[in-house]
Amino acid sequence: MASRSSRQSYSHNHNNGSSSSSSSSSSTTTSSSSSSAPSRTTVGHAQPAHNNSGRPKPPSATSRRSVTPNSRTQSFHSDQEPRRVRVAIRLRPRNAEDLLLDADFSDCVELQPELKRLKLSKNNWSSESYRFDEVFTETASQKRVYEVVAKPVVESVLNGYNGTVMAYGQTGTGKTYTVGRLGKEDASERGIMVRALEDIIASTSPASDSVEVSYLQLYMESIQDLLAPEKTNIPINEDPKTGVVSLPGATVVRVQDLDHFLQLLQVGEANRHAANTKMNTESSRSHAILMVHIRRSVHEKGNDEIDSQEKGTKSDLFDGNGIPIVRKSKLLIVDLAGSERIDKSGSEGLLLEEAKFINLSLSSLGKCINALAENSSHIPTRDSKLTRLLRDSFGGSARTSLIVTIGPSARHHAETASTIMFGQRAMKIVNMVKLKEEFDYESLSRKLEGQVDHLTAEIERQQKLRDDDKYKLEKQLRECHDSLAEARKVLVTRSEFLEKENIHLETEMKGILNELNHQKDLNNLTQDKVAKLEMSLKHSEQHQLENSTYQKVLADTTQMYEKKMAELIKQIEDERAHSESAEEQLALMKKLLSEHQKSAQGQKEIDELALKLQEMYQLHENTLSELQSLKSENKDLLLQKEKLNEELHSVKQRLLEQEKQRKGIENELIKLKRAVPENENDFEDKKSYMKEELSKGSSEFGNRMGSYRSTPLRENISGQRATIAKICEEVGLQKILQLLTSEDSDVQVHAVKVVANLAAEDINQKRIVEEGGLDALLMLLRSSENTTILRVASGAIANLAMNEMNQALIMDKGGALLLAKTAFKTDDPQTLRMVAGALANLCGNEKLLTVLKEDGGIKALLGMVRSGSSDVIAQVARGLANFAKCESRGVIQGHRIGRSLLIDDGALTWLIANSNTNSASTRRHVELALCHLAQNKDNAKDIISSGGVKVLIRISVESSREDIRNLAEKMLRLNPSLQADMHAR
Ligand SMILES: Nc1ncnc2c1ncn2[C@@H]1O[C@H](COP(=O)(O)OP(=O)(O)OP(=O)(O)O)[C@@H](O)[C@H]1O
Repeated sequence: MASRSSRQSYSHNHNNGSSSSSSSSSSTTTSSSSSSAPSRTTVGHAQPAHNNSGRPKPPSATSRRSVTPNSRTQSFHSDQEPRRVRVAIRLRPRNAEDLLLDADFSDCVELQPELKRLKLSKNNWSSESYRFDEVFTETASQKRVYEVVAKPVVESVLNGYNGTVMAYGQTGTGKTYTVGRLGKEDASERGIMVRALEDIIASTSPASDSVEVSYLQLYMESIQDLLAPEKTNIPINEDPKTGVVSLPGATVVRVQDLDHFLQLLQVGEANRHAANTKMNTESSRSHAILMVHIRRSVHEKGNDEIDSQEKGTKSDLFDGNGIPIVRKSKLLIVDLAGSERIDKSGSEGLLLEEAKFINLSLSSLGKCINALAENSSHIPTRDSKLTRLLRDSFGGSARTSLIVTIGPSARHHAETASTIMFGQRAMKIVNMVKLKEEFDYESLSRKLEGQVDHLTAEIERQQKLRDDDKYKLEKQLRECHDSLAEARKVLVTRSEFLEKENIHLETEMKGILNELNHQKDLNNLTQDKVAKLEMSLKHSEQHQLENSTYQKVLADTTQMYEKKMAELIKQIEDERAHSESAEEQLALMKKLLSEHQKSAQGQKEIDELALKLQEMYQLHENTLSELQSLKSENKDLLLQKEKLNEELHSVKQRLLEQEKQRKGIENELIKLKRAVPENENDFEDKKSYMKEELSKGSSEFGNRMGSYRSTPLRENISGQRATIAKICEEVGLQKILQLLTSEDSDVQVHAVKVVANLAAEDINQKRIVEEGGLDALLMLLRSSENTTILRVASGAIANLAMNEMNQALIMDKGGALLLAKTAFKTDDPQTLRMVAGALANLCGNEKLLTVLKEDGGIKALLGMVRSGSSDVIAQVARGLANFAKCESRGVIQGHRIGRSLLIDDGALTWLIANSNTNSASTRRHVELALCHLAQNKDNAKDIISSGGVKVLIRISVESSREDIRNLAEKMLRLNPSLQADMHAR
């Protein structure tokens, strides 16, 4: 519920250009429909953009500050339009009790879904019509109800707005069915809670979003946790600054998936059942509340949105990634306790106490709704825990849908009417929704820490890789060194060997040369020895060549290894430099992180200062507004005082007049007493005096009747009845009844209208009958020729005939005979409708059937169809259906035998001829009448001969009502003669 100051703030904001989209209309009409737009009321949001003085408020001191007016607020502006509370009505199908107890089959409601209208009938001659945002018939599916009523709210919650879906209605009309049904066996049966979570889970990501639920019940002003039933009397916390309502003591569970949520709901349901069993009560006696908290990461603020001061550092840091933003929203799904009246439920003891608490919470909800709908300056949210709990979810900054459930039975007319009025008032409430978006510093910090951890691990990994590489390179280097030393060693050994060989060869050569010289000298050394020596020389040269090639290879290898070593050494030095720069970068990042944390801390301090400033500012504003309201209260008080003085004066005047009247009546009484034993002349005098008095009274009625007739009808049904009740109180019922015998037909007309209006209220009927009203009305039927008098008197008798106790009396006094005569003596369709309605009501009493037929009631009913009026024909069909049902009940219970009394009078033929009529109401009654006639085996012959079997087969397939289809099918199946005829076809 929105607070007073926030509403004023919104009005200012709204007047300054917010566009409006509300276009509802609701209306009430009597007899004929009309419509008019309801007074539009705007209420405030919990975080108004302006204060009472119209100046802009300082920015909120929470982290929400970052949604700057220049960027974000403007883009959400179109979302901040006022939204009216949407109200849908859902009619529950007839249950076994309705079918058993509603003998006349008349429903008190008629739906016109295509017009989004509902017609509520009080009796045969008056109905009121109301318009809703949606009207669901008894065949509406759970899916459609969810999609029309709750899905838009769920979508809005997913976009960051708070939302509420609430079910209101009398016990047993389908609130829990609509809201809390689990649909374990059949998913199409799932109610709003399950479907809402299904959509929420599908639209959120477990990685970045969170969905948490609490499930509670409010019983006798104590909040109990349905997920941890040991927690009772949980306190409600209302944040004085933000207006946000929370329950810090309640269990909050993070939902993983739909199965998990279904388990939670089942646990809640079991705990609710256990708690209620322990308290010896029923589910309908507590309010069940499901709270869903959604936290969504929507997107990240881009670099261009980061202010320039931050940009230099952060742009490097995030490399294009922005600051995360979260939207927090709350969805409330409420299954309210039954709204029946204490007096009617006849509760005692604990049940009475429960009923009082339910009454307290629902009536305080009703008061808040009235206050919000009337744009009152004070919303009494503190009167009950229910309204405190709903403070930020209904009529405030939340999007709200209300589903109003009703039953069809006329027995609960009063509760249904008050439920409908509750819905009508709620339709006038307009909410101002508000987006709650915050920078997610927590997740930013988490993200940065994650990045640092990741980088640190990466650097460590690279360091390790580098260490491994270094180790490998060093090993290779060592191996190179070893190979080189080995090669050098081999080279030295080889060189030494070659040198030795050289020396040896040189020595040998020298010896050979010497020998040659010696041989030359000797002149003839053999050719073979010379060639051998030459070969030896060649071989030695070859060795020398090889030796020099090998020395070159060794030099190349050495050079290559030295080059490779130089490269490895350079690589090691590069890695070292790289590692040093990575360490420097890590140090820089750590520094930046600590700077960022410091700056977040600084921001927090600024926020706190801003908060304090805002508090002081608010205090100042509050003092000003209190001063203002004190002044205006003072002014109001003065005005009230003046008004009271005037009223006091007029009350005194009225008292004087009443005193005068009282004295006159007392005198009259004394005269009357004297008149009783006296002679005929005295009696005549007395009578004429009374007539005079009553005619005075009647002109007074005339004036009053005229005055209320001139006011718009749709506003004044109850006002009219109140006026009539007042007249009755002031003038006395006796006097009004005496006026029915007036010789002045105008006086009679006024009087009979007053009596008919009184007879429309259950509480007056007994008194009217006891004080002779029934006799007087029957007398009018007998003697009057005036069409208006006949019509209104018949209507009054029809109302009295709704009551079982009066039905026998009416019959005893010859009422049926008189109604039958009236039916034949007039052709006025309105009069015929009333007469038919009265006879139809009498047809619903099993004990009276025979007399009713003997007095010509059935013939009269059938005779009235000559008028051709669909309303008259509908009443005729209703009467025949009542009659047939009572007969079939008698047959089942064994105290009625023989064919139906209806058949002789031609009713069966008429029913068969009209079984295909276009009027839905007439057709339904005709179908029911035929089904009940088929229940009696003694009627089978007549049904078969008049072609009724074919009609029954058609009803069993085509009737618009499932229960009638089943009944027809059952009758055909259980009645062997009908069966045989059916198979013979
Ligand atoms: N639209 C519907 N279609 C079929 N059955 C329904 C429908 N609405 C209600 N019912 C049935 O009517 C019965 C009463 O419904 P439900 O318990 O939902 O009423 P309620 O208003 O929540 O009552 P209470 O206030 O006592 O908790 C249940 O058996 C339910 O299955």
